[in-house]
Amino acid sequence: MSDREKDDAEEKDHLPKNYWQFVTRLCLLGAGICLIFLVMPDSPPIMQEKAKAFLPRIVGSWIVFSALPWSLLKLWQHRARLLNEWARWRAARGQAVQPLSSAHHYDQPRIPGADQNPVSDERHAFMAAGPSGDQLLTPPLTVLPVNPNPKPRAAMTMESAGGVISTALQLAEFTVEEDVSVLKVEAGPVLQIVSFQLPPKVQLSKLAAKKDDIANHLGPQQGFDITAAKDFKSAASFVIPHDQSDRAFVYMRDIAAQLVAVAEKATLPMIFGLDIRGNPLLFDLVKMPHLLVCGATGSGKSVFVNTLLTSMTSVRSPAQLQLLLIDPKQVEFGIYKGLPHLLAPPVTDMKMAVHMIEKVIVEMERRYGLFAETGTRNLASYNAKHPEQPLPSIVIVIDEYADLMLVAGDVIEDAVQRITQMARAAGIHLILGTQRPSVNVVTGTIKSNLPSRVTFKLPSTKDYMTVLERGAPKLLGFGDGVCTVQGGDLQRFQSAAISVADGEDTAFIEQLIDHWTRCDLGAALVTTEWGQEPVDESNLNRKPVTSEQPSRSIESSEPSERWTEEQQDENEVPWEVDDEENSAPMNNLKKEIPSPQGPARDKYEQALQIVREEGGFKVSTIQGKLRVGFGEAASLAERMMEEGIVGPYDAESKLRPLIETSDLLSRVRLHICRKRVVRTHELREHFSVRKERILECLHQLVEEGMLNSPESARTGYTIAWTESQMDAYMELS
Ligand SMILES: Nc1ncnc2c1ncn2[C@@H]1O[C@H](COP(=O)(O)OP(=O)(O)OP(=O)(O)O)[C@@H](O)[C@H]1O
Repeated sequence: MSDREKDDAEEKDHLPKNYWQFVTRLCLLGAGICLIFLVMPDSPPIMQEKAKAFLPRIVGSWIVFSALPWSLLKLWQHRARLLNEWARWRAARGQAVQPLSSAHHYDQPRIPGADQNPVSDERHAFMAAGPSGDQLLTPPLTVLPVNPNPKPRAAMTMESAGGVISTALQLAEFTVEEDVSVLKVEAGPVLQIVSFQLPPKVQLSKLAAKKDDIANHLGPQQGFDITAAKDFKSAASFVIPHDQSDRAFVYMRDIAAQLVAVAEKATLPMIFGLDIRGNPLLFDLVKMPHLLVCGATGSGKSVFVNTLLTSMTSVRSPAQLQLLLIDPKQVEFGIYKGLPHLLAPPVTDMKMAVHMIEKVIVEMERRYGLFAETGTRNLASYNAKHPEQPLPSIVIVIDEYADLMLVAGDVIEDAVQRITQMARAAGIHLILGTQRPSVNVVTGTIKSNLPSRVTFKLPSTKDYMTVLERGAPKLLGFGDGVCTVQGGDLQRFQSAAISVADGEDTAFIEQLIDHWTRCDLGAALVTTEWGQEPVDESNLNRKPVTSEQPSRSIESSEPSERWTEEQQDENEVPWEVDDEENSAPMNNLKKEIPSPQGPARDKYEQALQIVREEGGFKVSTIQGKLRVGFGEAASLAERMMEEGIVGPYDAESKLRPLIETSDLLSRVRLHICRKRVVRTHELREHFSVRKERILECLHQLVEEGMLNSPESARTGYTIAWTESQMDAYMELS
């Protein structure tokens, strides 16, 4: 710095920097002059008089114009900190700060013996009902596995938390002059939350922008988050995962007592898990009223969906709740086979799934008809008016929704749109699961119709954006999830599991099935207004039967006999009832549903004509041109698929393309060249056409010399072409 610059800087130092300094300096000057006149022995008496009179006025002016407003201003600037200190002091003395009310999840019911005051202990706010709530449990919840590890092993001390935050702020390049004031450290099962006063000039948005840098510094890159602090003003919270070995499990049993309490007021109560502070998180599906569940493989999605299903079916009888489980992976829902709540055995065939969804739509329309006839507005008012024949809620759960989109994207998107827009009043709800939340799967239609969403760990930030339409923390996996209800605030939670020990979840589900198939329904846990009536046992006699098989009542058969895999073939007529007289309106569904062969011949011919003109089948086009309802259009599509006239849904062209015979033949030829094997059933599934059409093509290929006819009924077709012939064909194609 040059001498000149130094002089300038010194000169600037002498000038008042603000209003307060200016007033103070002016007053000091005045007071100094007065004092000089007062203390100087030879000063004129008149000046001494004036100085005596002016000195108190100068001091008074300084107080009024500078000291007082400055103090008030400082108090105002630090009000949040002072209030927070006050809240801390009160919390430390055991007077709980009122938690912010949540519009969506249920208040914690009081559990005898459980800690009801989540902020009374600053270091450890984790709450688990544990065995202390067990006396409130009702069967089958009493047989839920007990959590071996219900509490996290460690949480930071206030001192270490202070150190972490100071370092993080330095790292984020904030200049902090004072010590950071840590307001609270809370521990949930998997995460700990350190709330601290934001130092002056540190803004939450700027701090949050440095989240990734801070996370890298703290070590656990996954799962770290920065949020506004709950209950405190001008404060932020760091959400820091516990070390892996310190994390607790969350079991359904820990929250089962709350489920029982919530079931008093909710129609379809579901346990989600514990929020990040360890408070139970439960929702009513009816309020959501549909749910999208996303999560990469291994993220905890299946465990969560099982928790939802077992929560609802533990407190709702089969007469109150009916489930349609669609399981393209064929591994997730098999364990529920035999549960009396099921409308049909878990559906693994996608064509069957489409058919079943269409049936639910028909049921929805039937319900709307019933409401109109009876002057009721929705399921609750209908059931209140007709307690003798209540209608159950229906929940459709699709485990891998993307697989269904591949087979029947148009039908499914249309169906989802219709169900989500109309089904709330009819008591029909959707839970859609997917591992692949790409924009092709979580389409605009899905997003606008399913504002309630849950996501577990996803591969990329882009995926979180697709699902939640906003930024989210990078989740840890193992049931670490985020949810939004009706598009509201994001809420992070740890999903509850039935058990993480091998086989315990299956054992519980078996006991759940056993409970409902054997229980005296009069004594079942029935809590909704329509459920208070003893349940008509004939509802339980509903089961799928094949056209060849005589009806059997559920009591007279072993669970394994009741619903077998073979019953899930094309002849199966689900929801058939034993006794029409005893059946509830729901059980008449079959009569209302048009048979797959149902549409009139001329409609079918007209539809064929349109399909040929358009080059494929599009549900909305058929609906518009033929003036038919959704159900009928879907039946036409299904029939055309079965007859091999149109292929599976093509997401790009948004229709089911027309398959000409020659086209099918060349596609079968190419498929055989690729696979180097001929399997009739695989070809049938791959092309989604009737067996006869595949056999026709194979016969044609025998004539062409590509295949050899089967030598006997037990052996299949074999390939006559050489490897090089097949390679050449593939190259040409
Ligand atoms: N809530 C939870 N608490 C503790 N561990 C969990 C939880 N949820 C899941 N896990 C663990 O993560 C593993 C994978 O979970 P899950 O099978 O639900 O994954 P997924 O997302 O459904 O994967 P996939 O789609 O491949 O089946 C489980 O075996 C379990 O060990």
